[in-house]
Amino acid sequence: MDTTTPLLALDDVTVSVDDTIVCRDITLTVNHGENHVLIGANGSGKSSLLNAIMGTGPFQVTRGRILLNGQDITELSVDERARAGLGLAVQHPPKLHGITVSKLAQAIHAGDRLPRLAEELNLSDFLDRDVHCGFSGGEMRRFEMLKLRLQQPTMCLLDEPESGVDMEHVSVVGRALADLLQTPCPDGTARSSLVVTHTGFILDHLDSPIAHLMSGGRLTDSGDARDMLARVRTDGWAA
Ligand SMILES: Nc1ncnc2c1ncn2[C@@H]1O[C@H](COP(=O)(O)OP(=O)(O)OP(=O)(O)O)[C@@H](O)[C@H]1O
Repeated sequence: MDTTTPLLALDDVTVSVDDTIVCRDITLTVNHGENHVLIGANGSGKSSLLNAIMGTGPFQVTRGRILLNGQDITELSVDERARAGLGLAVQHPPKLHGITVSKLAQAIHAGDRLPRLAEELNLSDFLDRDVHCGFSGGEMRRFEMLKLRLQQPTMCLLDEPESGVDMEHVSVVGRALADLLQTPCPDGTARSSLVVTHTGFILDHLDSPIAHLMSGGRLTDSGDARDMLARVRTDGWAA
């Protein structure tokens, strides 16, 4: 595997829902082993961008290209993107009536890893429950993290993984993400992440995170994540 090619590259990407542009002119490179976070005000386009990368929801890439390991994935289906190494922990997951956690784990070839990983995320009692049916907000976030742990994507996308999660479980989710990111891929290459965060709690579990500020659908600034969050906390989004 050529690790000099970026793992994920967004090349001048514009994303639309029907006729409305929700992200524009996005150019972003995530190299192997790098951790990036997206921050920005409500409605600035963070979730739309993650969904457009994964190919989920009504989000259409109407200009530009998305490359994974140098392969143009812009027109691929969600399944094909998942097989190519992308995974997304979504913010508003659908309820999967009739599909239990165990069944879903089997479908993604989790083998015998489910009990240990479910225990790690305090979800051992959820194995026979239908996915996301009746789950609390924090339980949904923990399940989305479990899904990523089982799926083991090379490029991990997470939309507000700590949102609505209690203080103790934020650490549990954070450690699970750190474990996943620190486990090399079967070909020996390092995994990478792109994480939407409002609180910044997840930064404690990411190595050298780089932040990108979204505003009005555009990326308007990039830099050290801790510095940028500290600046925004003091001076607001216009900082
Ligand atoms: N399905 C949709 N139909 C129409 N507009 C949409 C749709 N999904 C998102 N939008 C609009 O796109 C814009 C960006 O939304 P998005 O959810 O990406 O923002 P966000 O930065 O993730 O916000 P938050 O921090 O509140 O989660 C918003 O103005 C939103 O109303």
